[in-house]
Amino acid sequence: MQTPAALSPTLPSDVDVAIRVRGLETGFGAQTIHKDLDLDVRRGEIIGLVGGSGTGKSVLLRCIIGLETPRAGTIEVLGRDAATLDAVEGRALRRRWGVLFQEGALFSALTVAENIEVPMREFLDLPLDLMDEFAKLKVRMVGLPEEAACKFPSELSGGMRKRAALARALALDPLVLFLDEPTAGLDPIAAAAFDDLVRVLRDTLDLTVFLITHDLDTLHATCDRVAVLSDGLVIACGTIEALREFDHPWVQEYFSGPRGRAAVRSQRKPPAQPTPQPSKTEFA
Ligand SMILES: Nc1ncnc2c1ncn2[C@@H]1O[C@H](COP(=O)(O)OP(=O)(O)OP(=O)(O)O)[C@@H](O)[C@H]1O
Repeated sequence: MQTPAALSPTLPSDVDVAIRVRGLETGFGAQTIHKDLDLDVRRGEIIGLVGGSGTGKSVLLRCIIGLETPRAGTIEVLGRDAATLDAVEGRALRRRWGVLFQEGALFSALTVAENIEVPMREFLDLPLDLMDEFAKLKVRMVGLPEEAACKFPSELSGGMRKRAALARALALDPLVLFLDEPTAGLDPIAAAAFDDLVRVLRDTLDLTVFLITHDLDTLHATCDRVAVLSDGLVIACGTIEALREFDHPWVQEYFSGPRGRAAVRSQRKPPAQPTPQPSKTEFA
């Protein structure tokens, strides 16, 4: 099927990209997951990655952040290909992104502040009291009360845990934020509040956000463009409006089926409590 130019997964060479994937091939044993996959993510955009279950969304994310080794192809993040970097350069690059994994994955034996300090301990050499101060700033930044810093994950609601995990992903002031199913398991109000927070953070901190989700409301509420993964590659990437015009069975079913139409109709309302607007200087 021919992809229209407006839905090409690659962008013109003069566009400032944060992530560039070319000719990616991945697999496990006899199973091929991606084959000749290309994708560009513009600096400063929120891009959503969708696709049927098992199409390889998480594997793609894991390749981009270096947790899986591709069989072929190149991946550049912020203009650097981690595969060509030495250990010191690779570490410097890894510092520039934050990741919120599917399950949130906070350490249950650590408080929220201690969780946020884990990447600080790994990458920065800071005195403890300064790390505590930074951790509190991150807690406030994601709209949690400062008291949440000394709580354990089990003492928080699901929505608060997601925010705490987001605070940890932001610990090192990343340029790129990877979110894997960030609203999974949240009620619609908490999910809408989280969507709102992601947009506010992107706008405030000039982040590039790479977001995997099955949540159509999240796609509508947050994403500038959406990339569709099918048959091992990105078959289309563009605005939801443009994708709705794309004559592909899965894309049509996804965006123009009953749930897709409902998401358009019900565009989630912002939360009753406004999300705190973090200032850039607060996190400088
Ligand atoms: N470490 C691994 N070893 C072997 N197979 C794997 C591994 N990780 C993922 N896979 C396989 O790769 C395929 C893609 O998995 P992935 O988790 O990326 O799918 P997904 O699109 O994120 O799915 P979902 O939407 O259900 O989360 C699946 O068939 C999965 O079983």
